[in-house]
Amino acid sequence: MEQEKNSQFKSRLQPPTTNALGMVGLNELSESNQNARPKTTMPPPPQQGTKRKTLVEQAVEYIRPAPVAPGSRLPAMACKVGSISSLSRPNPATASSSRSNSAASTRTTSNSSNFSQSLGPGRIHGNQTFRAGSSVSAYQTMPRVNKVGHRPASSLDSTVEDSVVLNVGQTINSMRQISSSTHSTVRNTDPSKSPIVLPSASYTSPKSSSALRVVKRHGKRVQSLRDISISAQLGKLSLENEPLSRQEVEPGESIKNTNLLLQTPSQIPKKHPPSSVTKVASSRTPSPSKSPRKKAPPIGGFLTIDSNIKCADWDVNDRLDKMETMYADMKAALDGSTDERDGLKETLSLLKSRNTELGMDLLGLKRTCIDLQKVTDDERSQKIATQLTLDDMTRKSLYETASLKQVIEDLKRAHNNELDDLARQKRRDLEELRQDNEADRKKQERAHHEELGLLRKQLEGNLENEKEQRQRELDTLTSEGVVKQRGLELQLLAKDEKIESLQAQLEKSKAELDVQKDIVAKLKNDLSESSTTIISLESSYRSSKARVEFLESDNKSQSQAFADLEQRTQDAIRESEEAKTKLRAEETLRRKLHNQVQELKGNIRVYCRVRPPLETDEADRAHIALPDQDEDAKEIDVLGPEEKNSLGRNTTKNHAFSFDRVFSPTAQNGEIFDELSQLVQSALDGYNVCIFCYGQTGSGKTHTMSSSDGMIPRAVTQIYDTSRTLRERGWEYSIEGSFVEIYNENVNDLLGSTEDFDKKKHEIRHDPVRLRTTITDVQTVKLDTPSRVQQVLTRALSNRSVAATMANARSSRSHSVFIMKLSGSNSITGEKCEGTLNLVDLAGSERLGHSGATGDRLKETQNINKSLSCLGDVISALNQGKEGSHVPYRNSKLTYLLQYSLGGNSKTLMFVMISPLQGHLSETLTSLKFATKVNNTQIGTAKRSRAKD
Ligand SMILES: Nc1ncnc2c1ncn2[C@@H]1O[C@H](COP(=O)(O)OP(=O)(O)OP(=O)(O)O)[C@@H](O)[C@H]1O
Repeated sequence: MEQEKNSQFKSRLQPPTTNALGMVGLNELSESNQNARPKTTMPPPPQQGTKRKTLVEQAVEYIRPAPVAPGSRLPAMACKVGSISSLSRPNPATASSSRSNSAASTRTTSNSSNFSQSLGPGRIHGNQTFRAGSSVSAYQTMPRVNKVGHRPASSLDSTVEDSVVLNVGQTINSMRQISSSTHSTVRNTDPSKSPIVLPSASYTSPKSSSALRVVKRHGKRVQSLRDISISAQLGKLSLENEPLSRQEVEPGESIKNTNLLLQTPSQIPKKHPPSSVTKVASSRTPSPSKSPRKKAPPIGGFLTIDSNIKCADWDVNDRLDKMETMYADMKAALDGSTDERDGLKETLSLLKSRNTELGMDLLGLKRTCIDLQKVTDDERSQKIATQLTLDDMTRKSLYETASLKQVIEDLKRAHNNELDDLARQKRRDLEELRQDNEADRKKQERAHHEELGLLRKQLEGNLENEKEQRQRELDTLTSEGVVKQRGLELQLLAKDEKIESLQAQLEKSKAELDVQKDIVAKLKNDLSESSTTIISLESSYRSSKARVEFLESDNKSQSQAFADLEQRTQDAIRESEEAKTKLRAEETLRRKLHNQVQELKGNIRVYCRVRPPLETDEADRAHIALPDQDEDAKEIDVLGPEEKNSLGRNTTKNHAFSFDRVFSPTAQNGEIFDELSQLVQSALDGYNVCIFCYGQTGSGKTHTMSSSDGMIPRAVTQIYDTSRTLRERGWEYSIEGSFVEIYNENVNDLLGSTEDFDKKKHEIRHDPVRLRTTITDVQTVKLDTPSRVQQVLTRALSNRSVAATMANARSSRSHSVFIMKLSGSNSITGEKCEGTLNLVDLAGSERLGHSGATGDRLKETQNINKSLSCLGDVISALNQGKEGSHVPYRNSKLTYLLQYSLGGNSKTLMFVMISPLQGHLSETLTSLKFATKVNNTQIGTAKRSRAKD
């Protein structure tokens, strides 16, 4: 263990390195010393400006009592040893003798240096500290290093300044060197180097180093100081008195501050009172006058081997003088050294006493150390014992664990074996059991099969018996069911028949009941009638009885009265016949007169009707006025649109029109028909009548003509009523009707199929003899009753609306013509007549050409305009009134169809329908102008001259 610790200590020391010159670097050397203990424990560097203490003060300070606790480090002792070692003379003999000392003393000495390097703060060092030899070996390396080369003089200064440690070594070395030179025992192996060049050289011979170690080890060989050259030592001392930083050594800190090594023996602190120390210090310090150092010859003045070589060249006298001078100097120095020796003796005595004290302390410490060592040994032995015990226990436990494991393994193995045996046994048992079971099962199966066979046979027998029995029962039940079913069916049939017969009886009873009811009602009626008859018969019987009684009483006078009565009756009949003949003649006259009246009124008449404004009309109303509204209005004034006159003023023109009749917006269809009925009568009288409705779209044409109370239904009603009346006068009428439209100059049958519209060609044919017009392939309906007329109107309007979906707004873009042919004959007079009533709803008269219509609309417009224009031309031609002159009926289908209803004996009535809205004003004025033109075509009637607009 000691070796281990020593190696540890060695490892903690950094080996010194060499620089390029093979010398130990100063800093590194210092660092190697520092490696002896942690840096943290290094004392702080000397502060500049701090008052430097003298060596004596430092020694006193150092020796200042510091309590040494047991187990703590021993700085004072180490310091003292170090201080002593620093003063020791490197005596080879001493060194060698010291090497031959006992092991114990050697160990103690080595411990001193080791102690200064290896003790750490607070650490308790026992024997180990004293045994450590690493510091010794480290310390011994220094001379070997220095042996490699001499340190140059220049490095000395820096060494002194830089490292106190180096100063110690240098001081010791210089002392050894001086000593060597004094005794002419310089062992410089390098002859090239001057042995006297370095006053404080760092050169250290191995032997001097050994001497120094011896000094260090023993510390008591102060007598070696006698070997020191006093002059050199004094010179050295003067040099060493150069500024040295004071370094405090803390208690417990190792002796690293080697400045103490620079202290002279007089500076070594003592335990004596300060006065004595001061005395020693003062006695140690040589006076300037006595100090040989100031008068010491230059080092270069010493004799060397080389100087002997040149001796022949020297002046002998001069040399003698010099030697005498040197001798004197030496003598003076010797005197001074004598004083010094006294001081040193005192110091020695002091040191001895100190040494004794220190020895005592050392003994105490050794004891303490021994005690501590004992304690440590005890603890160690205890620890070892404990460790051994622990090891034993561990071994035991391991052994036990192993044995337990082994036991467990054995148990496991045994258990597994048992388990395997059991499993095998179990398998064998199971196999046996299975075989037994299998045998049992087979046996039971066989038994079961046999049993099953028996049971099956038994069951099959039972089943057969049961089956037969059930079959018999089923047959019985079936036969019974069939019988029952037949009975039930028969009953059902009987019941059905019974129900039917009952129902027939019920029906019969109901019918009989109804008959009986009717009979009863009739009988009641007959009874009431019979009662009435009886009553009247009774009254007549009474009157007859009274008359009979009267007649019986005046038979003759009654016979005369009867003859008179007979005569008067004959007279009355004759007068009646005469009256009827007269009436027929008057009817003929009436017709003639009516026709004359109509002709007087004009064969072409124009009525104007203003449509009332509708709820949907939002536009402004036009200024339309009827000046003679109170009477039978014939005039109408329309305020025209705003226009600019020649002066640039806005003016509105009043347009006044006059017609055969003007109907206000409040006029109803019945009022209008009163004016129209005379023309219907003309149609019955055998004239062709044509009634137009002309006007723009929405002006009320259809409303006037075809509505439920329009002109067509009213005309038909009138015709029926009149024909019934005329029947008394011998006239029988047949009425036929057809309804056509002219669209795009095509005639379509509105009572036919809509599929034939615009496809089927209907030709218009005229009978110039009879002045009758017929259209081929159009349906002609006998209008027996007014309801029949209504059916015709409905169908025509329906077809028109269906066609309207195919051709947009067809009703407004086509002319519809309702044709009624009225044929009358008088069986009494033998007269016959054929009249035609044409009720025409013209297409919208608005000028669509200005709107730029194209395609079908353009074609429609062109055809409408053409037909209306042709109508105007026809009327204009008729206006000229010359018989036999050309009238352009053929220019349009409309005029061609109405050829025999326009002109001649025909009666024409045109309704001009106008809208009350301002927006339609332009069309209104156009329509009124066209109507005025027609109105002026009044053939045979006195034209009423009226101021025109
Ligand atoms: N005198 C009136 N009193 C009440 N309503 C009227 C009258 N005249 C026309 N109307 C109404 O005005 C609307 C347009 O009338 P109508 O259809 O008869 O015009 P129209 O000239 O025949 O038009 P279109 O040329 O398109 O057939 C209808 O709803 C109709 O009932």
